[in-house]
Amino acid sequence: MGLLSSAGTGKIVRIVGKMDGAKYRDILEENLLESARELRLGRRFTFQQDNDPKHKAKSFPTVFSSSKVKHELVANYSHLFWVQGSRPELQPYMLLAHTDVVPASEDDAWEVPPFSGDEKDGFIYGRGTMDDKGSVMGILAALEYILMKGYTPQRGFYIGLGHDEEVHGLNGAVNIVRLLKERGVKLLFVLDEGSAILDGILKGLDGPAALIATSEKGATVLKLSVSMPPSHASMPPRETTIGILAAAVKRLEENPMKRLFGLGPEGGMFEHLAHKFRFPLNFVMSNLWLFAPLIARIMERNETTNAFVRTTTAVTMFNAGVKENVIASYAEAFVNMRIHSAQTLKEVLECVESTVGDPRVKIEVVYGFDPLPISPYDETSFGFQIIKKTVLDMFPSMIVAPGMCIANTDSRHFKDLSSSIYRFTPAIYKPGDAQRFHGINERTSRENYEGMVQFFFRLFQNCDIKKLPESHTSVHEL
Ligand SMILES: CCCCCCCC/C=C\CCCCCCCC(=O)N[C@@H](CCCCN)C(=O)O
Ligand SMILES: [Zn+2]
Ligand SMILES: [Zn+2]
Repeated sequence: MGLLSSAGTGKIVRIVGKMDGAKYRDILEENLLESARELRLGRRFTFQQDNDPKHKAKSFPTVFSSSKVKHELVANYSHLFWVQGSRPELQPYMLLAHTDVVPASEDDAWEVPPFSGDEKDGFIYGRGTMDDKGSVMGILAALEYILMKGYTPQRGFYIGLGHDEEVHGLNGAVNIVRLLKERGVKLLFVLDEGSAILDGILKGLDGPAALIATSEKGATVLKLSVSMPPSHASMPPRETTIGILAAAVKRLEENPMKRLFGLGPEGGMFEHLAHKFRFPLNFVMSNLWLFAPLIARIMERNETTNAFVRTTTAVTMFNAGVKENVIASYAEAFVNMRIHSAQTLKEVLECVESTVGDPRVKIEVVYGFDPLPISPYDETSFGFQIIKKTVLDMFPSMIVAPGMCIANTDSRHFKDLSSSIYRFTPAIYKPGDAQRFHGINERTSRENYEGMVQFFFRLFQNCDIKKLPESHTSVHEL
């Protein structure tokens, strides 16, 4: 059975229905297969070669040879594509993804080696398959098809593929933004990774829900340190640098930041989803003004849903000591916090200082930024409605709601270029999948990867309307 044996059935046929039937189905299948092979050949994507422009040029020959596409390398490794539209009066939009990945160790308990790109039981395994090679390949494959088909987009669009998103995007995304600013570009909307279709992750919700994140949390990394003169382990002081610092981080863990559930974009998210929850949760979710504190207490029991409730606190590094019989003169810990939309960096710092409550513990901000603005999602918001329509084209009965990205994305650097920034990929995630991000056994199903290509292929075409129709209902009927 071929990798994309479903390509001959309903799913693919639906998208090629607008093309030339069987002929294009063959092309699509062939190219999906090729792209899936590329994704499976994880080594080529997950190592530096991925940043070799020749590699992408070979995989997507039409993209790289089309007169409609201008490609440039930014900061040596990031890619900026401009796909010219036939109607220059239409404001362009931008798609983002990134080619870099977090490390993965062969020593961890991966079911298949993390850089093998091996396929098992319908899933392609490998570091980057979820975060964020699926988007990279989905966007480029969809562009390849649409160009092969001879389709000229009416609305021009940019594609930005960063190479350093996992370390803040300071070379990739930041320089892409600089270039676009220099060129006077303003974007109708921006679409990046950061949220998805959740199926069974939100307990009590019947069926999957596509959550288009309209904002992302702020973040800070704090360095906590304690210093004292070193001494002999046989005459220990009553408290050591390690003990003092351990107690401080323990206080932070035992005193989570306050519950803010309902006060950020997650409020709108749950109100939109309310009618899909089973009784009595549907009633509870419809009345967040009254029940938010109760829901927060339930959601905080699970680490994924807890992230929607508050600013989170993660002690990620602890370094101290040089020798087992020397009292350590210095101990340091790093605390990674993700700031809820209803809080500011300043408020978080004040709270940490008060919880640590020990002047011997020095607190330094390694970096920090406030939560991102909330992008519009009403019926007149072009980007949100077009993304929603594209999801509904693929999954007609899907519930689509605004959501919140609990991590950070390159899109945060684009806030001066657009007030409509969305984070969403059409991958369907189930219980257990959240732990695969930056974790072990990162994988994408064949269906998710196929869906990614379909989604962007449809999105390019859906963006070609000049403006939204008057009523939201009719957007889906376009
Ligand atoms: C963090 C994953 C949480 C999974 C929650 C499952 C529900 C949402 C479903 C899918 C969307 C997940 C999108 C994850 C995007 C992750 C982006 C990322 O890793 N960003 C980094 C940037 C690092 C910048 C330097 N510190 C991050 O936030 O750490
Ligand atoms: Zn990512
Ligand atoms: Zn990541």
